[in-house]
This record gives sequence, C-alpha cells and structure tokens, in this order.
Amino acid sequence: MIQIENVSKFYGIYKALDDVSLSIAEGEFFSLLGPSGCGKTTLLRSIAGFENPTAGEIYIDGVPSLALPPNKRPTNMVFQSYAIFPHLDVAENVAYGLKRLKLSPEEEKKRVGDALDMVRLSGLGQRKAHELSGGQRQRVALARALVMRPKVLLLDEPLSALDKKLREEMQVELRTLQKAVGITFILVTHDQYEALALSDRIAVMFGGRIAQIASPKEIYQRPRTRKVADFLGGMNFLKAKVLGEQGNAVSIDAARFGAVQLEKPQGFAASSGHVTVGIRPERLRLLWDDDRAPHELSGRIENRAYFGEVTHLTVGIDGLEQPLSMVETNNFGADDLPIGAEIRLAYDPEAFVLLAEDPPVTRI
Ligand SMILES: Nc1ncnc2c1ncn2[C@@H]1O[C@H](COP(=O)(O)OP(=O)(O)OP(=O)(O)O)[C@@H](O)[C@H]1O
Repeated sequence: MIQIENVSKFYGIYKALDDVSLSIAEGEFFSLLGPSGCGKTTLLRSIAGFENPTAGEIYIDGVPSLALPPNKRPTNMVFQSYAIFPHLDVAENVAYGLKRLKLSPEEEKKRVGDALDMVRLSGLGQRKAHELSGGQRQRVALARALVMRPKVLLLDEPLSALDKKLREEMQVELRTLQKAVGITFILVTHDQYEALALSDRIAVMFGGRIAQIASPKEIYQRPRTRKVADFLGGMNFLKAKVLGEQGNAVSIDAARFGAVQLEKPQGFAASSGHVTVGIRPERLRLLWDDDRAPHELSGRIENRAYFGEVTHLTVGIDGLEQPLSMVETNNFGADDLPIGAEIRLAYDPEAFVLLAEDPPVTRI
C-alpha cells in the first residue's frame, strides 16, 4: 500500500530524514517509533503531503505521490490536538470534510452515522465539542478522518493528550477499530508500549534513519542494536568475549554467565573479539528456598523499587562490572526482600541477544 524509496529531507543543511526506505502492506497497523526529533513526524507528513522530501519517492497504492497535494492522496490524518471545530456539533464536525464531495443529504447522513458507529459515538451527534470528554473528542477526530474512507489513516501521536487510563482504553479501541475497518494505519509515537501493543510491525527510528523494522515481539526480543534494545525497554548489557563462530552462530564468554551460543544478527562483525550482549530484566528469575535451575547465579540485592504489580530489583553479582536489573511480579514476596539480602537467580542462556554496533549519527 505504501512504498517509501530512498526518501531524504533536508531543512537547510539539517538532515531530518536520511535515505529512508520501507514498505507497508494493505491493512497493516504500522508504527513509527523513536525519540523526539528522530524524524518520525516528518516521514508521516511526507506520506500525507504536508511535507516535501528533498529526494526519493513515495508510492501510495502504486501511485508515485510526491507531486500530489494532500487532498489528491488516498490518505487522511488524525492530529495530536483534536482539531475539531468548537462551534459545530459532533455530526457537523464529522460531516465537514464530506461537503466537497457533494453527496446527497441521505448519503452524507449515512456516512456520518456509520463513522459515529465505528467510534462508538452514535447518539452523541448533537453534542458540542465542550460537552465531550477528551476521549470522546479524540473519537470525533477519528470519525472525521474515517468518514472520508481513506485507504491509509495517518495518526500523529493521537493519544498523547489523554491521561494514562484513558490512553490505555483508547489504545485497545484503536486496535479493535483498525481490525474492523481493515484500513492501513500508520501511527507515530514515542511510547514504546503503545507501539508494542498496537502494531503489526514497528519501525524504530534514530537520527533520521530506520534502525530496525520488525514485529513487536521480534523487535523487543531480538533488537538488532544496543540503542533499539534500550529504547524498547530495560536491558542488561554485558561485554562478552567471542570464543568462535560457526555459520550463523557465535559462541561467547559472557563473564559470570559462562559460555553461551547465540544467533548472529544481520550485519554482525566481531571485529575486536569483544561484543555486547543483552538480557531483559524479566528473563532473570528469583529462586526461592529449594528451587533449582540449570543456570543459576548468586547475588545481593542492592536496590529495590516497588511498582504495585511488580518490583524492580538491582542485584550485585561478584565478577560482573554492572549490577543486574530484574523485574519480579509481587506474588512471592520480592517486594519484601531487604536491601543486602543474598539471593539466587535463574537465567536462560537463550534469552541473551547479540547486539550489533549502532551506526554513528552523522546528521549535520
Ligand atoms: N520546518 C522545520 N525547519 C527546520 N527543522 C525542522 C522543521 N521541522 C522539523 N525539523 C527538525 O527535523 C527533525 C525531525 O523532526 P520531526 O518533527 O520529524 O521529529 P519527531 O521524531 O516527530 O519528533 P517529536 O516526537 O518531537 O515530534 C527535528 O530535529 C526537528 O527539529
């Protein structure tokens, strides 16, 4: 549905997008994820036609689209600020974009009704903007875009103005809605949980470039570089020594974790004989009393933070440069462990990932 080919965007000498290429399938929920300033909004606005890339081409449904103005593209955008008119009621807001299509009054009414149904606002058509909650206003903004029946819906941080609980509810709704309407959704977000929960695939961006594109599970469990790993959640990083390579696998000595065999990431080159490996905090598990595991380490609690359903632990291990981060659900008493307590932990060597070097950022 969308094919982005070698797109670059300069603002003066500043490179906001640096040779970006990617394709998005019809019906896919695709997220552009990255820190502030990485270029995700510039890329989304380039698809919409609000921004003109300096080089490259964007094909939408097979049509080279960079020369087309926004209203000639089969796309529609939902903005961060709700962008609804305060002097119009909900139904009038939703009907606004339809006016230029000059539909019959019956057809227009039906399309507005369908769009309000989709976002679960039927019955609220006569309400004014100030009579709506934040979540309802955001749904009006969605209905305004959906009523145009775009092939691609572009969403620029649409939930970031909502409080945490409402945002989580709307995330579930957005995902359900996308599956129901089957339209291609492209979401810009800097919230990794939002991207993980909603997307079929995620592109992680840094410094105007795509660092990795993969499914949520793949990108979380198999991040290609240290920066991708770090952006998606907690990760324990270790320096390890390469013992040998066989085909697609590499054996490493991961300090106190011993010898581990790992899959090589794409573009991997163990130039220095040392590599960085990572293991997520939740892949380490506390062992209690007589629990035994094939792979164990002993350590000491150095710090503890209580988060209600989970406790984050920092565990010092003799022979490791950095303490390890762990996450334990508060079922078995991790929240009561005192600082200084001696513990044992289990790990699965298969949970380690080998991380490639991040490319240097050469933006200006
Ligand atoms: N009109 C402009 N003129 C000059 N620089 C710009 C312009 N628009 C964006 N930039 C710069 O280009 C870079 C990418 O901006 P962009 O808005 O795409 O980032 P982003 O990843 O969406 O960030 P955020 O999450 O903060 O919106 C930023 O460093 C920004 O300052």
